[in-house]
Amino acid sequence: MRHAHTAEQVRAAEAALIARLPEGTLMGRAAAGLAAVCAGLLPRVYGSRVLVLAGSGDNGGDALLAAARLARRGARAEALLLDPARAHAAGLAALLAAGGRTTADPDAFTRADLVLDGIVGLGGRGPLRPAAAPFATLPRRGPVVAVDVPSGVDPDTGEVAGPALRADATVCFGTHKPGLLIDPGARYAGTLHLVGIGLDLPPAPVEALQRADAAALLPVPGAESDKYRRGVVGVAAGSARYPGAAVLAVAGALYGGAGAVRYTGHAAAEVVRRHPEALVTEDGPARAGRVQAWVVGPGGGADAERALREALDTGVPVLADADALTELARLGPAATAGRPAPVLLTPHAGEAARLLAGLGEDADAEQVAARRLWAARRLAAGYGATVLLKGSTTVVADPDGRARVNTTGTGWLGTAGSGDVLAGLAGSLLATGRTPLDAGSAAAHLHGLAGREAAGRGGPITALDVAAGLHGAWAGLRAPDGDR
Ligand SMILES: NC(=O)C1=CN([C@@H]2O[C@H](COP(=O)(O)OP(=O)(O)OC[C@H]3O[C@@H](n4cnc5c(N)ncnc54)[C@H](O)[C@@H]3O)[C@@H](O)[C@H]2O)[C@@H](O)CC1
Ligand SMILES: Nc1ncnc2c1ncn2[C@@H]1O[C@H](COP(=O)(O)OP(=O)(O)O)[C@@H](O)[C@H]1O
Ligand SMILES: [K+]
Repeated sequence: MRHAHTAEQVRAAEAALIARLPEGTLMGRAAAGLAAVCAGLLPRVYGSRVLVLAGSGDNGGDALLAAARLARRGARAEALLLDPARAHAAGLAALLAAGGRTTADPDAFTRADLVLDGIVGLGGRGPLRPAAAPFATLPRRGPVVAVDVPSGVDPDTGEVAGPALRADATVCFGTHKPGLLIDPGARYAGTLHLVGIGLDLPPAPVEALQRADAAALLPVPGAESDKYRRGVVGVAAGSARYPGAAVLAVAGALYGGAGAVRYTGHAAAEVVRRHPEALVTEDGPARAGRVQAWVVGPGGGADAERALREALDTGVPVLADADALTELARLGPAATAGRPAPVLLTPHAGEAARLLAGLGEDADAEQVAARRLWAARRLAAGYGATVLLKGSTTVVADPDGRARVNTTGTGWLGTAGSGDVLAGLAGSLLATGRTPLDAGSAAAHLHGLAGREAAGRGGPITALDVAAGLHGAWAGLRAPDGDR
């Protein structure tokens, strides 16, 4: 599992450690790890031009100390101090003692073989200040390495309020920060390198499943399993107008681990033609027979209102997507908050904006995409439901604020109907008894792998390609390390 902690949590852990260690120990550890990553990015350290953009805080101190280490190995290290009067004294002294220099020439940025972004780290708030902002757009020759966080990215949320420095690599200390994992911030971070500095941290509020974590969440049938014991997932989707969404949601559900898929809706003929293994009825969730979880909404059109109402009246977990979310936004949070069985909502940014309006929050789809963690958490708390917010970084948030971010996927997944496949898949995992957080995050992980697999080295994919890739994605996750 990749763990991400807030600046406040890191600072508290740091304070506890600093009290026990000789002065400068932690920064020394951070700088040593940082210098090692930089050395690995340079063809050779000796003679390379290294530029430090140094802000006035400890982030600048880390960068200066790392540059001093590189200077001792023969690098031509220069520091551009953004606020010379408040530069980190010990860091600057170390750099000068190692033969480094200061410069005020902004062209040094373009000449450098490697730039260390030590403008601002955990202390950063808001867009880069005027002295630092121009570096966001200047041409560069070598890689930019962000110290702890790319400057201009909010460490706790990944929000980017204005100019920010795009890094090729980020070296973060002690733990990941949510802003490194969540777009738009994640797009500024490049490759992530974690340097341990010995912090004793509390449970992480934000996590990202790695391969083994996702694999551990997938159900495995036991010797005694049969189709009912494995779980039956109900899918109330599609309509005379949108039969395709039903076919796609059932396709996802068939590969989510449930033992059977029960379909109800007005696309039964299309569903059976494509998926003869589905059990179909037109009766609606209230009379469709026993299931362990309901998926309602994809392509549901006008039928979604009744399907949502009936599904919420059952005692089993409900996943609401697409038209069921539009309906829920109209009904408001009273429809889900306090329901004894769990609810999983799977909005894209536009649907999230509608749901937020139901909570009195005014944010359009673009603002949701810019504030993904906030939007997912606000919806989860407001609707008393787990929320899987789709998009370039899918975020799954529980009502208690705990969140998981997805690291698989490809932009090619932004294709009509791929969300329907995801809804079926996640609902199927719910029916096998996973919690909504586990079902949602495992589904997003598998869906992203299947999308990547389908896209191969790059090229358009269809939602059915994604569904077709799910078996391989699942089997690949289950395979012992090295099989893929
Ligand atoms: N807290 C920890 O556990 C550790 C922290 N370390 C380093 O210390 C950093 C945090 O240091 P500080 O608390 O001194 O804070 P920072 O160095 O992140 O920033 C503080 C300074 O940046 C200025 N600033 C804030 N927002 C800005 C913006 N948008 N544009 C330009 N300037 C801005 C502030 O006025 C302040 O002077 C971490 O990111 C990390 O690099 C490491 O040395 C080791 C451990
Ligand atoms: N830029 C992107 N990068 C990765 N995944 C994306 C991106 N854009 C969309 N997706 C994924 O594609 C799927 C699209 O779902 P959705 O918006 O509901 O489409 P539809 O309603 O047509 O099925 C979601 O799983 C979403 O996370
Ligand atoms: K930085």
